[in-house]
Amino acid sequence: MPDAIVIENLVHSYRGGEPVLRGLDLRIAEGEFVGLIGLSGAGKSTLLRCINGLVTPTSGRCVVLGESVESMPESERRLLRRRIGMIFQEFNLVDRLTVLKNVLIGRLGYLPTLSSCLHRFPASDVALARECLAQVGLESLERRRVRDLSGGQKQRVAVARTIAQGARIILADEATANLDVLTKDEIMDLLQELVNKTGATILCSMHDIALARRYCTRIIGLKNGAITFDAAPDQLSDAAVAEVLARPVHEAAR
Ligand SMILES: Nc1ncnc2c1ncn2[C@@H]1O[C@H](COP(=O)(O)OP(=O)(O)OP(=O)(O)O)[C@@H](O)[C@H]1O
Repeated sequence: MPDAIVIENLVHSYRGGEPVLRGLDLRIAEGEFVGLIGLSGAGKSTLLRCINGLVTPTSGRCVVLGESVESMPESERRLLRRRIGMIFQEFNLVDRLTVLKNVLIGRLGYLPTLSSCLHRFPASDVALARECLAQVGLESLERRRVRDLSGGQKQRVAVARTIAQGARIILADEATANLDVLTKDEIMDLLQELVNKTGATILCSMHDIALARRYCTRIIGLKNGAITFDAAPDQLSDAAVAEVLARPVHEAAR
């Protein structure tokens, strides 16, 4: 499979502080379902943000779908972001808008500027958004305002928006953290189905090791800004988990 994401010697420090990412090298092929595990503060969100160009790394580079993110102008980054779906722990939806409108937001990047500003979507986009809602089992709620949904339903809307967007890469940042055990499984099932159906690539930061073991085809452990584990889930022994999740020595001493 061709590479979806290539990361070369990626280093990032916020405002000249200690590096949060310390020279990461990583290749992720199209269609992989990768779980990114690590302690809080290990750098998982920062890595995801470098990949979609929201954070510009201090040095090194991210090549996403064949394009080098750091060297492209913001206008091109916006085009690239059309092909990168983001799913967040806090859902990142527009609460006052309806379910259907939130899914249509996934199409905004494809509209001419004026239509985009006015949220004027062609009928084909509306039909597509309805299909995406059906895929996540929410077709009966299209007129409901997002603020009136449960957490699991909100995350389904976020997945539907990503499908409507036609994302080739999905970056999920703790997407199941706020959900109960059954709902976590439902969201992971939807993501797995998406990978199987469309060949999309998923990179998913997560604290739930059991969930990562069950759904991911590959697990990457990040510790203090460096990759310390990278293998198939059946290689992730309890000892390997303990090693990835051990506090770095300088912090443990505090
Ligand atoms: N905008 C920012 N400005 C300054 N420091 C930041 C910023 N964002 C993150 N950091 C710091 O960078 C480090 C890595 O944070 P990051 O959010 O990438 O970790 P994480 O592994 O995603 O953690 P979590 O599992 O809690 O989400 C932390 O020490 C954090 O405080």
